[in-house]
Amino acid sequence: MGIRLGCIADDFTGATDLANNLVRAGMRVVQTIGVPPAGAEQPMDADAVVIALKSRTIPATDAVDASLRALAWLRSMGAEQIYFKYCSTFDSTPAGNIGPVTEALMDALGTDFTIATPAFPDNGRTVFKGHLFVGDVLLSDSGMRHHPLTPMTDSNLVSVLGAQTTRAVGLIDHRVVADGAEAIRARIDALREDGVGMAVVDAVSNDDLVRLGAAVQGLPLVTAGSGLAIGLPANWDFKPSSAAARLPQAGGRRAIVSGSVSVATNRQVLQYLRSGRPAYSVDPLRVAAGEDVVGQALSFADAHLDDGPVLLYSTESPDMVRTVQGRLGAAEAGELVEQTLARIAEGLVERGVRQLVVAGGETSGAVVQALGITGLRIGPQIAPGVPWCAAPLPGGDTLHITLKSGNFGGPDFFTTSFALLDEEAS
Ligand SMILES: Nc1ncnc2c1ncn2[C@@H]1O[C@H](COP(=O)(O)OP(=O)(O)OP(=O)(O)O)[C@@H](O)[C@H]1O
Ligand SMILES: O=C(O)[C@@H](O)C(=O)CO
Repeated sequence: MGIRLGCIADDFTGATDLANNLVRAGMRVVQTIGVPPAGAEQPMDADAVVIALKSRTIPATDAVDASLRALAWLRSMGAEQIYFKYCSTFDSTPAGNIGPVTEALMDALGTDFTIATPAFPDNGRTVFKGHLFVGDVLLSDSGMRHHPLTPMTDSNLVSVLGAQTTRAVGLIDHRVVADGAEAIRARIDALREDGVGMAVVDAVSNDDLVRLGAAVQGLPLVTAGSGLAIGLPANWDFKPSSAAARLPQAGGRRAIVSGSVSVATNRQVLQYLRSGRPAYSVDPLRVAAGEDVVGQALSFADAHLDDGPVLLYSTESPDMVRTVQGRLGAAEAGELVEQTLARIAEGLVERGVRQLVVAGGETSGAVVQALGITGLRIGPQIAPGVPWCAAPLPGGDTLHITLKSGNFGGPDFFTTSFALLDEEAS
């Protein structure tokens, strides 16, 4: 039998976030890093496969190509429904990539309609009258307006998505969602008759997502943040479970690599610094000037790794990031920092780090690729949307790794994450 759900995630932290919600809803999930090579289509012991791409901020045509390759692979595995996962803050630019990728997937699947909802209430992302809220404020008033790669300055998702696609975009509002799956299906039929191809769906609670999940049973394609995963597995009779969340026992040294510049990560770094634990700041301007920052960071790690977790970070305030971008260019600065942190992560693993926290989606993509990781097993949840994972390293050892989305986790995330592994071991 093939897999039930085939998922395409546009970044690596987002992929583990989705896999985490599917596992908690009772599915057995395999997460792959990139599209598995041709010939790897043997039956899998999994109900869902999440393919992690790094396609959120690349040119739209490249994102479409990668997503279509992922789709072809998932279909060859028998996937009954496709889930395109993007960020709960709808990270994109007027050029995409959410609209173009969605359209290409619709064309390839021969479907004329899909839904779009980034809602993830457990992490404070809610959609009301088509407007996305982050906690108590509109998306455009949240820290996302300063995002280095995808600044979000419009909270009206119907217009944000409309700017990225040639299809008509509609809305399924909260009153319809509150009336249940039948009402949502009736609204979908009406929108379809009006020639609407994509509908933003309101959701302010997990109950809304459960109703929506039931309503979209049988749609070839759904597009969403990870929240919809709360409501979908029940369509195949899966029941919430914690059984799938056990990992092998963790060992080795501990480190944190943070290239996220989000508000939540800034708080986490600050809290870590205030606790007096060892931390090394990676300065992009020194890297650009040709200094051996990787070597210096690893010498710092050598001096401290035996005493507990070491933090290596480029995390800075929006003002500082803007200054760096002004000197180096936004994309160039991003790439430079990602590659620097990836090389630091490689050096840490060479030094025996086997428990690694990585903060930031783009950063996680660069780190996981540099470490040669091809798949992840999903373990226990540290914070909503962030599980520990286990990955086989090319040399045969197991690395415990968590990929933290920029805005997820409480201020003490960097310390509570390791405490959870200690608890699991006891
Ligand atoms: N000090 C810095 N100056 C300029 N750019 C930076 C700096 N630190 C990190 N960056 C870049 O900013 C980008 C941050 O993106 P990343 O996805 O890793 O984190 P995030 O956006 O906070 O998290 P998420 O995407 O999970 O919400 C990366 O490209 C990173 O290399
Ligand atoms: O949906 C989210 O917010 C996260 O999974 C994510 O994609 C951040 O990069």
